Amino acid sequence: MMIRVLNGNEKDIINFLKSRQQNENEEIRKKVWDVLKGVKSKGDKAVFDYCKIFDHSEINDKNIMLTNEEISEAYDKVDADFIRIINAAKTNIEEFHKNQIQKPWFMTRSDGSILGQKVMPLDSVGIYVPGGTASYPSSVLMNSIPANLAGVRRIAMATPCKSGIINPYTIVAANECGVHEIYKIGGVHAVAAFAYGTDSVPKVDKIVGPGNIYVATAKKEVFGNVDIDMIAGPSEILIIADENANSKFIAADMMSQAEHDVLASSILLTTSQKLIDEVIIELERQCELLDRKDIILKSLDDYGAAIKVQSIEKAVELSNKIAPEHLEIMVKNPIELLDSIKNAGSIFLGDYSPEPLGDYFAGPNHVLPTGGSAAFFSPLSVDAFIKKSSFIYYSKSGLEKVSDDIQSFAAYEGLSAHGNSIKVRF
Ligand SMILES: NC(=O)c1ccc[n+]([C@@H]2O[C@H](COP(=O)([O-])OP(=O)(O)OC[C@H]3O[C@@H](n4cnc5c(N)ncnc54)[C@H](O)[C@@H]3O)[C@@H](O)[C@H]2O)c1
Ligand SMILES: N[C@H](CO)Cc1c[nH]c[nH+]1
Ligand SMILES: [Zn+2]
Repeated sequence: MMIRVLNGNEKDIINFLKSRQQNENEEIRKKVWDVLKGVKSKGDKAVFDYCKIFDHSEINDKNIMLTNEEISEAYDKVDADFIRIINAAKTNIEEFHKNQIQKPWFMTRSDGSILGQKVMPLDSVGIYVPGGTASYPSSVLMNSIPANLAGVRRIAMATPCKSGIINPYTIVAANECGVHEIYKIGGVHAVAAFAYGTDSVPKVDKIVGPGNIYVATAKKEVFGNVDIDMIAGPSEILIIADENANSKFIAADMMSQAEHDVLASSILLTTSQKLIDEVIIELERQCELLDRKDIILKSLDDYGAAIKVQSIEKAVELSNKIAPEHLEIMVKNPIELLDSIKNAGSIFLGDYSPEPLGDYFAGPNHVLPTGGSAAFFSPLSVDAFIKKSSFIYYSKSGLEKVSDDIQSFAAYEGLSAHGNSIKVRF
């Protein structure tokens, strides 16, 4: 196992982290822009060509959107237990996200004026569901449940159709979650189609959802043409552990994220060299038993690290600088550390809250910021699917009372037309 062991020297750690600042990678940006420009200028034709190039699929204007018949066929291919499981997960995810629903509000003043805020759903969103090296029905749930709770009218989903096939579990999950349109397109060209619109894929107001480095970079580049939720790229896990932590659990959890992508990152921060040695042995042992061993080994080799620190406080300080997508805390009293965690997408406390519990089932969203962007982005939530308008009602007497102050304020700004708008009313 090639995981690097660092001794807590901040310079070494920063150099290691810099090696993964993929969002700034010029080569990827250039490739992404080639595809974005293609779709922007040639629309459907470019989308269909890229489906052939990247996913070996013959997509055209007749077959790009999944039909009801194809959805029924997908049900024939999935086992009944899958439907039970996703509905159990859906119940938990809905229960959690219902707490995020924001209510409109208003306030009044004694002069009779009324002020408030309306809350409205976005009209149309494009949800991206990855499907390159693995399939992600769970991401269908995480994207569509908060969109539905917000009341979005049009939920359009895009997912790669590899060699003409979309994973039936992804299709069934979409139907169970009330997705309105399913497009057989993935990667940068799917993001481009949602952002610019084509004859077959009407433009959306916002694109949400996770994806690989190409998808994440494409979303970043189209921001402004459409809104986006965040940068949710290749997965990450950081584990803070003390000397009592379980090496078997830690190795398993690190590899649960390493298996997503060769660009995924798994980092252990611990006070114990003994634990580091044991985790390395466990990584080597368990890796042999896992289907995606090759991806795991490459990911750990390039972006895995075990870092020995002097104290748990130092581990927290470093973790806050790194701002990981997922943070597991495996120390004696994990809840005591919660308050000191400032930057992390989702926090998993204790030995029995492993990261995959959050990926599939507990209820919080698994679409999370990566690449250090948890310092300023939040998990996907109902908030991503709403917008607000404020409103103002003043009576004549209410306005008259403040008219001099407003006219003076406008004069200080040198904007006499603003002052005039008040003046003409009296
Ligand atoms: N941050 C999160 O919330 C979160 C959640 C789930 C998954 N993920 C991440 O999503 C990603 C899923 O990746 P995936 O690849 O399996 O699926 P994906 O759907 O994100 O990407 C597959 C598509 O990428 C495009 N592509 C692949 N190689 C390319 C190349 N060389 N040039 C241009 N385009 C190319 C192709 O169009 C392909 O269909 C992983 O990185 C995983 O870690 C992140
Ligand atoms: N861990 C991923 C987010 O980085 C989400 C996921 C979906 N399926 C399995 N895992
Ligand atoms: Zn995962």
